[in-house]
This record gives sequence, structure tokens and C-alpha cells, in this order.
Amino acid sequence: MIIKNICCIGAGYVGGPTMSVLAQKNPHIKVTVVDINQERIAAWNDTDLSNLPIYEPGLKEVVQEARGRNLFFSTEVKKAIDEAEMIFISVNTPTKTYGKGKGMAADLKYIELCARQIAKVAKSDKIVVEKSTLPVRTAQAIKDILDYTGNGVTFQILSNPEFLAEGTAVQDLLNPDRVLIGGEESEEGKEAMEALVAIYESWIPRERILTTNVWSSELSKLVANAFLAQRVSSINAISELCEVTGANVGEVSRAIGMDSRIGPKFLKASVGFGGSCFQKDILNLVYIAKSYGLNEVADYWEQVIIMNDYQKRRFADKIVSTLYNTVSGKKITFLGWAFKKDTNDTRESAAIYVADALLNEQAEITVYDPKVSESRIYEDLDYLGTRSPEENRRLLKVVNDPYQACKDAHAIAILTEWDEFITYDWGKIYEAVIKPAFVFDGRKILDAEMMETIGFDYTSIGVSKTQSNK
Ligand SMILES: NC(=O)C1=CN([C@@H]2O[C@H](COP(=O)(O)OP(=O)(O)OC[C@H]3O[C@@H](n4cnc5c(N)ncnc54)[C@H](O)[C@@H]3O)[C@@H](O)[C@H]2O)C=CC1
Ligand SMILES: O=C(O)[C@H]1O[C@H](OP(=O)(O)OP(=O)(O)OC[C@H]2O[C@@H](n3ccc(=O)[nH]c3=O)[C@H](O)[C@@H]2O)[C@H](O)[C@@H](O)[C@@H]1O
Repeated sequence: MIIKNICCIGAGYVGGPTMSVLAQKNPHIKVTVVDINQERIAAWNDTDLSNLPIYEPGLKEVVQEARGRNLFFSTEVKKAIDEAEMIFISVNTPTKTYGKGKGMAADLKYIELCARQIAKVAKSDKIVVEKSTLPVRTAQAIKDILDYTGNGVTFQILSNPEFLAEGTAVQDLLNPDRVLIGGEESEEGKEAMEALVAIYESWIPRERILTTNVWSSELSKLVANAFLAQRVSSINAISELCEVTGANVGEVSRAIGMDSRIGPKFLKASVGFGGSCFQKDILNLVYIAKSYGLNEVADYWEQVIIMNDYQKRRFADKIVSTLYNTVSGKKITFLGWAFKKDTNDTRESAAIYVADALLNEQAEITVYDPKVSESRIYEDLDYLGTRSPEENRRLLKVVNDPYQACKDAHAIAILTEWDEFITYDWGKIYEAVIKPAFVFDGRKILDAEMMETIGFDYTSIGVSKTQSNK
């Protein structure tokens, strides 16, 4: 089966970059990315490439090469579905905020809407590819909808989860550790899988393209995120132990990471993991385990989230206790709001929760982030519903100059590991802040010795004060 037309529903953080790279590497395939969000599509079509709706290093160049050639962004969802032989579903699958499974299960309403729309529009056989992260066995639900409400058209459902990380999306897409494709074990299923394998083979060696049954593929995505997040929570748990014992979590990470069975990655202690997926996917895994009555399995994974919440709270508490048990009326400067560097995404960023905790203590926060807009920051805070939008705007200010942000601060907290923070003139910042000059490094990016030589009272995750003062 030769694919000439691809449609992707959902032009977000995954649909946009994934399809851009796929189109760049398959100039013979027409790729149309559709979304109901007109503003987002307009931004993807903006002639000024710095206005793309998401910031990812290297993305502009890929879009520039493929857009208008064989890559198109459109709001004409029906037309794109009708024309395509293969349809990727890449819509959001957030945690449910209502009804059964509230706060745990994935909300599949957007997925179901896509399936119903495909069923309604399709006049020829289609391969439907789950690109969104979904609970295991969702393919069955999609198949049911397509088969019972379709027009006698045959559908093959494939699972093809995405493993890219934000900030390195283009690199991850160009050079993935593996591509995972799950499909039915029938002849038709195998044929559909081969059609998708052929597309990826345009730039990825065949041995890195893994084919499995649908359920293994769906579940592997949740499990991969759970394992990654678990490593962060594990090292964060150890960070507290380091602080009280005089061990240094950076040294412990290095020592254990050199064991090739453990490996060095994802062992960086931090203020807590954020991002749209780790928490959502683990909660989803916990919910699935519970729904099968596997309570011990559910409890085991839930602990990863409990630890992460604790780490964020602990960071805020440390600021309050160090500042003589009160931050009321004190200016606390946040360097960074994004959930990690090199992205403008703030979903579930630790900064939001640390800010909320400090605002509850009546702190006055000033935020500087090189890529996150003021409106986004206020939306994040307002979404929590802890206090009125007016109150949030009164207590928290956003500025676009880091030195101005730090001026007259009682404390500086580093919430994102942006490279530029390392290169600041910390001597100049020291002159401008209120003394004692407190810095709380939630990302362990600054050099403790340098900071202390300048005169800062520097606190870093996973290092006891006595040790960093040596
Ligand atoms: N953000 C990430 O780094 C990663 C996300 N994922 C998964 O990929 C999926 C998508 O995530 P993101 O791209 O981050 O979400 P997103 O929220 O950035 O994008 C989803 C897009 O789908 C659109 N949409 C929703 N319903 C639609 C419909 N019926 N028709 C047309 N468009 C519709 C929305 O308007 C939105 O623009 C989720 O399941 C997520 O778990 C997987 C790997 C990485
Ligand atoms: O499903 C998803 O959405 C994606 O989730 C993560 O990617 P992402 O959330 O974009 O970014 P990560 O690099 O995984 O970082 C997640 C969070 O963990 C934190 N982190 C990461 C690594 C570490 O050692 N320490 C640490 O605190 C980061 O600062 C960040 O807040 C996974 O890495 C991707 O494989 C997956 O596709």
C-alpha cells in the first residue's frame, strides 16, 4: 500500500513538529495538519517563522523547507480526512476534570470526536494512527465507533505513540531511539503497519522501528513516561536525604549513573518534574491499574506523583523558612517559568505551584522567563483558582529584563534551567539585591563556590548548607 496523502488531526506540540519532520523527509507525500483552533493554524501559516505557535530549536528551518511544498496547515478538517489514506490523531488527552475518574483518567472526548468525524466523512478505506498518548485498549473503542457508524468503509487502527521531548523535539524526531508501531496481527493489520514503517524508513534505520501488538504499543507509552518520571522522583527523594546527611546529590547521581545498568540520564535532582504528560500519564496508569483491581500496582506508581508534589512544596517551604519564616511583602524573583529549558510550554510547570505556595504566604513575585509570555503566566495562575485574577496581577509581576527582575529582591529562585541564567553577571545582580542575598537554585545550574565567593547565601537542591559553604 503506497500512501500519498496524510492528514493529522491536532496541530499542537506533537502534531506540528512530528508532521513537519515527516513531510520534510517524505517530499512525495502530501501532509495536511488540521486543527479546529484557527489562531493556531494561522500561526503555523505565518510568513514570519518566529511566530510559529510553539518554540522548538530547529523547527523553523524544517517548516520553511516543507511548508507549501508538501506540508499544509488548515482548518478544513473534513476535506483533509476525505483526501487522506492515513490519518494521524494527535489531539490532546488531558486528565479528566469531571465525572467518573476525575483527576485520574484520561479524558478521551477529543479522541472520540475525531473518530466520529472520520467515520462520518470517510468514503474510502483508511488507516487511522493513534499518535496521542492513550489508555491501553483505546484502539478497540476507536474501532467500535468507526465500524458501527462508518459508511461500510474498512479501517485499520495503528498505535504509534510519540516519544519526543519538548525542547529537543526536532532532534528527537530526526534521530529517535526507536519508533513504535502497534497493529492488528491479521494480514490487513500487518499491511497497514508496513505502510507506516515505509514512511519512517525514509529517514530512520529499519532496526529502530519496532512493531508490536496494539495493546503493547499503547501501554509502552504510558510505561516509558512512568519510568522516566520515576527516576526523577527517585533522585528527588534522595536529594532530601543528601541535604540532611551532608551527601551531595550531584555526586550521588554521578556515582550511581556510572553503573551501566543504571545509566546517567534522568538523574538530575530538581524542584520537581513538570510538563503536560508525566503526571497525566502516571495518573492514567494508576487509574487503569485500579480499574482492574490492581491496588498495589496503582499505589506503587502513585508514589511517583506524591513525591513530586512534595518536592515542589518542599522548595517553597525552604524559601519561607530561610527568609526568617516570613515572605509576606517580600519580593521574590523567579528566573524561569517554563517546565524545562528551550520550550515556551508551561503546562504543569513546578514554577506555577511554587508561586502559588509563596503567594499564599503573601510574597510579591516578579517573574522573568526568556520565552514565556505574561498572559500565559497569569493564565497558569488563574487556572488554579486559588485567588482572584486581580489579586494574582497585584501580587505577581512579569518583566522582560532579568536584571530588572532581580533588582531589590529579597530572594531569587531559579525554576527553569535556561542556559542564559548561567552567564548572567551575578556580581552585578548581587549589588542590586537586598542583603542577605538569598538564591535558591531549583535546577542546580549555578556554581556554588562562585555564588558564595560573590557573597550570596546560596541554597541548591540536594546539598546541605554546611557542605556548600565549605
Ligand atoms: N507535548 C508533548 O511533548 C507530547 C505529547 N504527547 C501526547 O500527544 C497528544 C497531543 O499533545 P500536544 O500536542 O501536547 O497537545 P496540544 O494541546 O498542544 O495539541 C492538541 C491540538 O488538538 C486540537 N484538537 C482537539 N480536538 C480536535 C478536533 N476534534 N479536531 C481538530 N483539532 C482538534 C487542539 O485544538 C490542539 O491544538 C497528547 O495525547 C499527549 O499526551 C506525546 C508525546 C509528547
Ligand atoms: O509524553 C511526553 O509528553 C514526553 O514526556 C517527556 O518529555 P517532556 O515532558 O517534554 O520533557 P522531559 O525532558 O522528559 O522533562 C520532563 C520534566 O522532568 C524534569 N527532569 C527531567 C530530567 C531530570 O533528570 N530531572 C528533571 O527534573 C524536567 O525539568 C521537566 O520538568 C518524555 O521525556 C518524552 O519521551 C515524552 O514523549
